[in-house]
Amino acid sequence: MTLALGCIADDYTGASDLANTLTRAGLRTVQTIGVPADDLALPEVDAVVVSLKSRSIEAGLAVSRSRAAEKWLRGRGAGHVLFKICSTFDSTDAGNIGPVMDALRADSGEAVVLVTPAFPETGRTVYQGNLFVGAVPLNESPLKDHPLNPMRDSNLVRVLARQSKTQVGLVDLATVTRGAEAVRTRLAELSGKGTGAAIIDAVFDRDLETIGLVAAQHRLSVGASGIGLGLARALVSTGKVKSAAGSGGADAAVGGPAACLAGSCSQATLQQIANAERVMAVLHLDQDRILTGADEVQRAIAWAKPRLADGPVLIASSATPDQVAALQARHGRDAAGHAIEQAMADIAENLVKSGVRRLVVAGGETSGAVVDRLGIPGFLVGAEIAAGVPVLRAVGAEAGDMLLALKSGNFGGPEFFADALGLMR
Ligand SMILES: Nc1ncnc2c1ncn2[C@@H]1O[C@H](COP(=O)(O)OP(=O)(O)OP(=O)(O)O)[C@@H](O)[C@H]1O
Ligand SMILES: O=C(O)[C@@H](O)C(=O)CO
Repeated sequence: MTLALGCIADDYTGASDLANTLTRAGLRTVQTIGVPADDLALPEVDAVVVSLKSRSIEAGLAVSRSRAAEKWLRGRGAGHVLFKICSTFDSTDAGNIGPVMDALRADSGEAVVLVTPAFPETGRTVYQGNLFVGAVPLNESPLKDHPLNPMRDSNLVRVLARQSKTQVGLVDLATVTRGAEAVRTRLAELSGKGTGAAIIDAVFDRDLETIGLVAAQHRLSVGASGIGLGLARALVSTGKVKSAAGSGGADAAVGGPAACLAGSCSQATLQQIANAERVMAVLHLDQDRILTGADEVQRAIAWAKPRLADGPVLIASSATPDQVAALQARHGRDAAGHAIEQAMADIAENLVKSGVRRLVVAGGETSGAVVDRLGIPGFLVGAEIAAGVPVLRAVGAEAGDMLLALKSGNFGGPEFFADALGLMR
């Protein structure tokens, strides 16, 4: 297998978002959980997305895991590696985008790294280095209240400069609009001044196509699904990859009971849970009971099991920003997040033992905890449920044939849970 594109994603939902984008753009793509073991049977593919759970861990660990993934991908022929980050640039001043970018840049000998989280299909655009989420700047969007990494500055040149050892520059929209050659000239100018990374504006998919043509001639880029789209289209349009169509039956029916788990506290997920109440049984977990060791997991399993035969169930820990802040004040941010993630993983494990084979999970960290617990080594990409969220077929899972959907917190329409289960038969 010689890869046309290697990708390292800093969380599992982000990885499936990217795998979905690459598949839709014609690349045969597989998503692996961590660096694949040598005995994992992978089909012949154009792109591998290695999913890490490195967005919110200590920067040094994020660097070493990303480096190991890069080494594996380069070893399979990947001339270009995309480090997939969140389209809302989720990170703190301690990292992990800057430190990982610096390390991969050093490894790949890249003079100047192209960076853009733009993903216009989901309303993420970058103009003059400022990230917009829909109509508002990042720092006015719901991301300002994220439980793990509140985003309070929309200027990504500043944000990345606080995390990285290199100088960060800007390639503005006017330059991108003038085309690939103008972008190359600007990058050469920046690198001549010793600038090692450039935030690139992108508002429309056509901007990402221009960026993709330039990026494909570099060894490393950093961004969300939008730059993945640009790279994939460049690989197809320059004939480096022969476009493949369809999901290859990755979403064929598995049957059996279905369940949804929500650990995301995003505004979008809160609305989706409220709407799901109309069409499925919903249990809201008591977070204080989880934190104080009371048997909240057993209560959830006892609630779910008798209902599974009658239709899907949804179990949610999600809460409003005020409730999240209050819980974090009582127990600490990391302790609260970790305990709830582990409770979700316990619940998932028990549900699968009870026969659940169709599982929808909302939230990147939550999905990471669940997928790790289920011991799933990789996924094939099926139908698209919503922008950035495909149906996934587990490969090599201990529980056998399973369909999952891993939803990034902010993604999906108002009826996401019903939409997902409608495609997961
Ligand atoms: N009620 C709650 N109070 C505090 N923290 C919570 C609560 N419910 C869930 N959490 C924690 O909040 C975090 C949510 O992160 P997660 O990545 O799962 O969702 P997200 O950030 O919305 O999704 P994404 O990363 O895909 O955008 C997790 O660590 C989760 O355990
Ligand atoms: O890019 C995005 O917004 C998503 O794929 C994601 O990474 C959210 O966790």
